Amino acid sequence: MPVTSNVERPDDAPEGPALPVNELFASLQGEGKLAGVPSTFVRTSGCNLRCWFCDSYHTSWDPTHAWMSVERIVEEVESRDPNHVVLTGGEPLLHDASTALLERLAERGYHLTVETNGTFAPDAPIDLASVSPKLSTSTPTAENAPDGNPEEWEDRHEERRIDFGALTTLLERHEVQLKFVVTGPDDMDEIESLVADVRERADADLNDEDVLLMPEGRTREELDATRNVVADLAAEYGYRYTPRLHVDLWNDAPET
Ligand SMILES: C[S@@+](CC[C@H](N)C(=O)[O-])C[C@H]1O[C@@H](n2cnc3c(N)ncnc32)[C@H](O)[C@@H]1O
Ligand SMILES: Nc1nc2[nH]cc(C(=O)O)c2c(=O)[nH]1
Ligand code: SF4
Ligand SMILES: [Mg+2]
Repeated sequence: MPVTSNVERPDDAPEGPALPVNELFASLQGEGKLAGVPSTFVRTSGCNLRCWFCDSYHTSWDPTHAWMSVERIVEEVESRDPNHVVLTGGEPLLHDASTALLERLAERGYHLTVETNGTFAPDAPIDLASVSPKLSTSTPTAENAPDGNPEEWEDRHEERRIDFGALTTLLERHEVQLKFVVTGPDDMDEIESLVADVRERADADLNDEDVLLMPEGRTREELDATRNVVADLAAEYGYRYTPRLHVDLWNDAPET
């Protein structure tokens, strides 16, 4: 496992490829161009970043999980109905075993979405790379970070959050949606400049309708403050708006 992970593999982890799994459940895809599609979610634990607003605190700031073999994860997926699978985290692509999992699921014909922060680009079968590059407004500070170690993580997060090599590789290899978490109008200059930089560096097209603006908010109440502002920005700039359907429907309940 890369040194960037904060989740060490214990001695009693299952034999062979295995992943630290925080939760595994069936729901509706709540975000992006496949919003509303029944999907099985596999959420790995461990992240190389520390967004202050992370809605999956127990995979990043305070990781909790049980190690599961890739084989067992496939069995759990097969025991549920959806033929779409969403691999998320934490940051799923920091684990080498995510590639093994994706290969096994691809052999069985599942549609595979990977939710990633775009700082890793392994050679893996991915039908939709749902890439959420992190803006400067995601960086943890002493004022906004949950407990943890904001001083240490502020610098690390800032150094790691944009990796143009990984972003362009993802775009060149896979169907991509770039899904920005937007806190308000001040984020737009940074989004425009990031999109322009990616377009300049990549040997693949990035259409405006594959650039998604998603309101920041872990709860319905928080989204009440951002939803309309971000929808108006999407209309103004010609990008796609994505709701957070699962938050609107089930608020911040686990396994939704
Ligand atoms: C928990 S992350 C896991 C995948 C990967 N680490 C990433 O950040 O893309 C899943 C998705 O939730 C988004 N997200 C996390 N916290 C959020 C928040 N407070 N408001 C809106 N989106 C959030 C991320 O940007 C990402 O698109
Ligand atoms: N319903 C639902 N849809 C989602 N799409 C991306 C999610 C994620 O956490 O990556 C997510 C999630 O946590 N729940
Ligand atoms: S990159 Fe994703 S999992 Fe990691 S802290 Fe940010 S939102 Fe959470
Ligand atoms: Mg989520």
